[in-house]
Amino acid sequence: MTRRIPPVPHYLNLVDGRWVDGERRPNTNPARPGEVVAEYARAEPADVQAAVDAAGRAQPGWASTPVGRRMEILDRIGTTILGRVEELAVLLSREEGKLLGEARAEVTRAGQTFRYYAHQLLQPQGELYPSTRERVYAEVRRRPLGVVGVITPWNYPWAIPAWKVAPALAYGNAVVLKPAELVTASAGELARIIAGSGLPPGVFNLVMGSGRTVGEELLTSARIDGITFTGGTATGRHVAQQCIAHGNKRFQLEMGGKNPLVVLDDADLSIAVRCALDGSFFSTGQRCTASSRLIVQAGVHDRFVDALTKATQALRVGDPLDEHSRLGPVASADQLTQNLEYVEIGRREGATVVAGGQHTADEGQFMRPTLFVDARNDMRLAREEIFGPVSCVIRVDGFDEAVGVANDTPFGLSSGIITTSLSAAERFKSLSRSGIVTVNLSTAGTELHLPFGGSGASNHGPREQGVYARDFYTVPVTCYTGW
Ligand SMILES: NC(=O)C1=CN([C@@H]2O[C@H](COP(=O)(O)OP(=O)(O)OC[C@H]3O[C@@H](n4cnc5c(N)ncnc54)[C@H](OP(=O)(O)O)[C@@H]3O)[C@@H](O)[C@H]2O)C=CC1
Ligand SMILES: O=C(O)CCC(=O)C(=O)O
Repeated sequence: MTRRIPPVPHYLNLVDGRWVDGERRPNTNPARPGEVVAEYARAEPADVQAAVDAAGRAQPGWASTPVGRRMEILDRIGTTILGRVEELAVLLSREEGKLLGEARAEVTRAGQTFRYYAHQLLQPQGELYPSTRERVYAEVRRRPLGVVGVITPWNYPWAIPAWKVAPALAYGNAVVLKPAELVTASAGELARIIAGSGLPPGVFNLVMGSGRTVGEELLTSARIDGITFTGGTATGRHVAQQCIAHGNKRFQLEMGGKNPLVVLDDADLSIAVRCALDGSFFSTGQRCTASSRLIVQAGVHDRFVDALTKATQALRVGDPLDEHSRLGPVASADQLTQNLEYVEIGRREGATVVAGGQHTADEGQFMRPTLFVDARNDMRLAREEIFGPVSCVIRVDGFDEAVGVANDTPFGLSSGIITTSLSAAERFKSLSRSGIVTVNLSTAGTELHLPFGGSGASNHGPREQGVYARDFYTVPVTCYTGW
């Protein structure tokens, strides 16, 4: 198949409404590492400070812009994204390696997220309370947090920036976005769309570059009021420390997961296999909601392992732009190395590989979906987030043991159960300690109007998405009025 390679676009930083150049760096295609997808300009620390200053100057005017105008702008951003889904999805797929179908769904979700928050602006924004005193009433209003630093990872280059930037703007904040360097073309396109939406200069700024330089500059800036972060747990902890040390900023952290999918003896086997396959391997396992621990009751264990092994081996790994592929490449060479190291760790710990376990012979960062059996929950394989297409089966005797194992993790983002028992499903929803619980569905695949977040090492701060997002991006103000 011959494929036309589009010309290489250049993406610049957006500071106070101006496009700012810098050291040019290439981003390559993980499916064809020799192919440059785009170039982007790295911001200097002075550019980051200029972006933060511009955001600080622009924010009060944006917060007092009539709601109708704010709605119009957010709606325009969403509509523009939705009108360009195919083109933006191809770019995302070439840049990050996401399957084209998954990329279309993600870009669509980003567009819908902007439109959702446009319409949230017509919802009630405060509460009225009676006072215990005579001729007094009380109300709780919300004012914007102020200037928000947004630090995002590479695995959802459209959805995650959208679900942070859209509510931040909707509720009257100004934003400085620092995307992961691996996905700066997607961020650059988002910035171009926002810049063309009629948003006043300085309200949205884009600064690209590494976490250690550009990200750190945001964390240490005293003029930022809050940081919203998604990424690894170690980085998240560092973000928290820096936010406290530099101005006691508000922070919101969405971090890793080691999500359990419980399969009970009474499960419908075809549903169990479909959910395990989706949760463990789709998006190349690069989801914080991925199911990386499959906790399976003894009576169904062998049949489940047999069926899942066959289904895993049948998954076609290949070019993410090929509609027949079921798994694209791993997003970065470092991530591929980490995945393969964990496969060796799992083997050394005594678990058995029944599918995959190695990268493919193809050019590019491709890895076969890897399934371990005979795993124990105290193995590193079962305790540490791998963030690749690697999953393991842990055998248990009954419901109580399954719940105990599911909850025995430092993380707590998502969990699922496959069962035909209503009673087991209801008990699992009450007993699971994660922030998202699914029944007869994959642990991944959340919806934009519902709260997203977890507990333990997975999360810190208020939930993201839906109306819950307002809790991070606004500050409650209690007003007492005498008359
Ligand atoms: N929960 C999730 O959704 C995600 C979890 N992960 C987990 O994290 C692991 C590592 O992936 P990685 O991409 O390195 O994730 P990181 O946590 O390192 O990166 C997330 C974001 O934080 C930035 N960053 C990194 N260091 C700093 C810093 N000192 N100050 C401010 N910002 C910083 C990164 O910038 P840049 O990358 O440009 O340097 C990126 O924009 C994965 O293997 C996976 O386990 C990763 C991505 C998403
Ligand atoms: O499962 C989802 O819908 C979102 C997953 C996600 O946000 C993540 O992996 O970072």
